[in-house]
Amino acid sequence: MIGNCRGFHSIPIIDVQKLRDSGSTLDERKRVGFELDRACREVGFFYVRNHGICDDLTTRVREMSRRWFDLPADVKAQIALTADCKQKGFRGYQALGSNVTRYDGGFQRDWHEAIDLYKHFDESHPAVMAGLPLHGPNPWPTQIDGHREALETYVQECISLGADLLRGIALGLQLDEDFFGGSNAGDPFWVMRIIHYPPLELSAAPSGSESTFAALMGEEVERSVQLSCGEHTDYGLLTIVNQDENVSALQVKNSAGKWVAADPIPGTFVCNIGDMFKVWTNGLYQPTMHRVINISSAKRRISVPFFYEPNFNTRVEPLSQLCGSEPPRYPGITYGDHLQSKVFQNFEI
Ligand SMILES: N=C(N)NCCCC[C@H](N)C(=O)O
Ligand SMILES: O=C(O)CCC(=O)C(=O)O
Ligand SMILES: [Fe+2]
Repeated sequence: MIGNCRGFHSIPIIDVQKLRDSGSTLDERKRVGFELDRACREVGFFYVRNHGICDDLTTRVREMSRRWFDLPADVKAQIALTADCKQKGFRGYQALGSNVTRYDGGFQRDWHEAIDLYKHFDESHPAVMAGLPLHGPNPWPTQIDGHREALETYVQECISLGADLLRGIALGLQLDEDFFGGSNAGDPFWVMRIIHYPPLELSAAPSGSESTFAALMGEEVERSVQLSCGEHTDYGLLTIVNQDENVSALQVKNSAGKWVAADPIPGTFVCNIGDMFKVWTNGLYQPTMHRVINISSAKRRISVPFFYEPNFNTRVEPLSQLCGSEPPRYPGITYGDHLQSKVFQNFEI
């Protein structure tokens, strides 16, 4: 079952209506699961259509966030991630260049500003009182009327969509339909990033932006070239990306090292699988490298990825039914530990 064919050149679009419709039959859901399984094995990315989240909410979340990023720096700084972020659960606003992507020994500053939110815990929650890493209250943005409410509604919608997509993926893997419920990911330690990518200035370009763009679509990018978000895989289970409809910026790497654009398709979300799938499926599903480069237009870009993750304490181990006769290829890991090892490296502030 291993031996993924990942020389993809496009990203499949999957109609997930039968996963959302409470009147669907198991066979109908299995058919969607079969398509999701193929996309996860061959690409690691897919678009979902007929996903059931109202376009009006999806758009409102981006538009209100765009207005929030237009606020003066000192207002945005009211919810800034500061040097004590480790104690405060790494939630809040990060200015341009404070989020970094690491690569063998070095790091590069990502050219975006963002608000990071996670599953919310009140100050009085026992996990917060006990000082558990990454647990804490969210500093919700409140300056734009209705923004917080829209974000909170959107989180609930994404949790519901994510849970249904994971039921389909479980069927595609021939697991129990509820495998990703309960103590595995039934209480997801979700993350939401609200991101503003200003257009990159290619002043360092050797000869005009057209040739630089062509070079950037090739295999290697010079470290000196500023990226909107450096190449990475996502840390958890399933990412659901709500992106602006008029900017091309998200790119996905295939096995030949070529970048495939994950351009916006109205009415859909781009979804991708994270590191935990690699472990649970013993490598059958590999998280796909991706990055963001906003240079193809002079426009700025808003995107709001929602990360549906396992429970914080979930122990993730290769499933024996997916190992076959092979020994496990990956050691077991606790999701919260993996998340910490990543997030603690993400900031230079
Ligand atoms: N919670 C998640 N998955 N966040 C993904 C952020 C990716 C960007 C980060 N600079 C990095 O290098 O990973
Ligand atoms: O903005 C995007 O399209 C994706 C951002 C991303 O990959 C991430 O935040 O993990
Ligand atoms: Fe990502």
